[in-house]
Amino acid sequence: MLEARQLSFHFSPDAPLFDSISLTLNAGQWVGLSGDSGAGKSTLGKLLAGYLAPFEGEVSLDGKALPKSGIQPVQRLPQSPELAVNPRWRVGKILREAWTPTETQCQAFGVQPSWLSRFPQSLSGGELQRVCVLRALVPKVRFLIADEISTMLDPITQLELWQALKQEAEQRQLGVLVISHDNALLERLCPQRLHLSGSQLTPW
Ligand SMILES: Nc1ncnc2c1ncn2[C@@H]1O[C@H](COP(=O)(O)OP(=O)(O)OP(=O)(O)O)[C@@H](O)[C@H]1O
Repeated sequence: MLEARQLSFHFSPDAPLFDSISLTLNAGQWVGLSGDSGAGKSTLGKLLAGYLAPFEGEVSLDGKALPKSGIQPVQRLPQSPELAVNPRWRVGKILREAWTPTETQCQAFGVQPSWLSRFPQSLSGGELQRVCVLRALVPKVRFLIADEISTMLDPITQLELWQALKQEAEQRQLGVLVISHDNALLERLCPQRLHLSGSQLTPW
């Protein structure tokens, strides 16, 4: 279980972003997170994945602090994949940075063999996003923080990406936090949904 307990966080002391918010994500559970622009959804995702530390409260995985090094069991998938890759590496090296997906997995995520010898700048944002999502599914991953990952995809590719991710998550009992402005998408994917507003997290 990934648990955030009574997190408080701010970038400026005059403007608290969260005030003692808590949330849990169980193995295999899909939770949707919505909220106005600037409410702090991405920041909460970064806290849950250990990219940022809360001022108060704690994030734990099965009762223990997140590991400080090595392959992270909570993987954050950001909206802009180009910021998450080494531009000097070819796509094949990027994809296989921590593990080697099977051909079937590449097909399921629509990752074409011809992309692997190219540099990431030559892929479209949506193509690179699919590479990055598959890259994150390392055998040790337990939870995914998917932060607006399908915004740049056309509707059919979006559907294919979520179907592939659903299948992997079901097989491996991954818990997934889906951050999105698209309420219809959240309703379709996530039986539980939370809304972040005014420093508080509420179910909707
Ligand atoms: N490193 C930073 N330094 C200062 N302020 C920051 C920093 N990162 C984010 N912020 C501010 O914190 C607030 C929350 O940002 P965050 O990206 O978490 O919001 P969000 O809900 O994900 O927004 P959006 O839906 O627009 O992506 C914003 O007002 C943002 O400007």
